[in-house]
Parts: sequence; structure tokens; C-alpha cells
Amino acid sequence: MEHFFTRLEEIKEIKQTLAKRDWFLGTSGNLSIKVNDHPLLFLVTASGKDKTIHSSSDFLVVDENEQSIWDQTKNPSAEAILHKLIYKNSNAGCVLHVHTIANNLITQSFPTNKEVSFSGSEIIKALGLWEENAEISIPIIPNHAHIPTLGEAFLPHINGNHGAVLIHNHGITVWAETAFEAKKQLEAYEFLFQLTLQSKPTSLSV
Ligand SMILES: CSC[C@@H](O)[C@@H](O)C(=O)COP(=O)(O)O
Ligand SMILES: [Zn+2]
Repeated sequence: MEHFFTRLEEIKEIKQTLAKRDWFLGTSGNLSIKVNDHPLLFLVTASGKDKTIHSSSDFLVVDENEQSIWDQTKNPSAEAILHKLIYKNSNAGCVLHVHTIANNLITQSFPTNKEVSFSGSEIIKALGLWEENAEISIPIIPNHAHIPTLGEAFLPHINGNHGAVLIHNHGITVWAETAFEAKKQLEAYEFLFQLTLQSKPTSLSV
């Protein structure tokens, strides 16, 4: 139980920090953190809430079928299936999804089902790449309105315990083994998007 409350505090703190940055405009975004491996249980944001307002009912515990195990009065995030797929196919412990102007604009610059690559910035080290001239690539998938179809497009890109997928004209989903790492990586990606959009086009390649 101590483990549960520690995880809850971690994800609440991330929600508060990201809310201060206006990364949950229009009720967008969803966050989760794993609380048990077998059976899979994770805390995930309730669907459709104003995520800049914080209360004790912000998160639900859901199982591997994305069903709330205690509270039936609220629905889990509509995108809980993506979080579930990540937890079932990696050792990730935390998943963060945000819509920002920068991550939307980046997807508009490139075709879907391709990837966008970044290099030449020190912040790439925050993504775990320490070699000189390291390059990081992020896939861009179509924004299927049917969430199981979105899940099918997402699944092939879950290739490790940390990673990221851009959804066209929608947002980014980032995962990592810990909440600290997931937040750090999300911030590094958003830094790269903003840097690229505000720089000359030469730092961007497909
Ligand atoms: C209102 S934003 C669009 C939503 O459908 C979705 O993309 C989102 O990020 C938030 O959905 P939610 O069900 O609150 O987790
Ligand atoms: Zn979304």
C-alpha cells in the first residue's frame, strides 16, 4: 500500500507541474503510472476532466481491460488502451500524453507513418543518447478516432522500456520506467519541437 501511495503522489505531482505549463488545454492529455505488474494495475486520469484542477478523484485504478476496479462513477481516460498496450509490451512504469501547439505543428510538417528525427542538440542526452551527434527519431502515426485502431497503429512502435509516439495533429505519448524519466523525456521532446520550430529548417530531417 505504501508503494501505491508513493506512485499516486508521483503522478499527482507531474499533473500539477504540467498543468502549470498549460499542457492540458481543453481537458486534453492523460497520465498514468503502474502500481502492480501481475495482474497489471495502473492509475490513470479520469476522462474529460479539467486537468488543471486537482482533486482526490483525478485518478482511477484500472486493470488490464482498462476497467476501473473501485470507482464506477467516473470513466478512465478514453486513451487508456494506449497506456495498457505500453505496460503490456514493455517494462514502462509511467505514460504521459499531452497536446501542445509545438507537438501538433511538428506532426503537420511530416507525413504520417514516417518518423521525424532530431540531432545536434545537447538535450538529446536527456533521452539517453550520450554519443556525439546522436540522432533521435519519433514515429508519427495517423490520428484514428477509433481508439482500438489507434492502438493497432501505436503497438508496433512500443520497442523498449522508454519511447515516444507522435499522433498526427493530436499530441505525443511518452513512456519510461519511472515517472521521473517519463517527465524528463517528455520535456526533452517538447524542447526539441520548440527548438526546431523556432530555428532554421536545417535541424530537421525525415
Ligand atoms: C478534449 S481532448 C481530446 C481527447 O479525446 C483526448 O485526445 C485526450 O487527450 C483527453 O482524453 P481523456 O479521455 O480526458 O483522457
Ligand atoms: Zn489526446
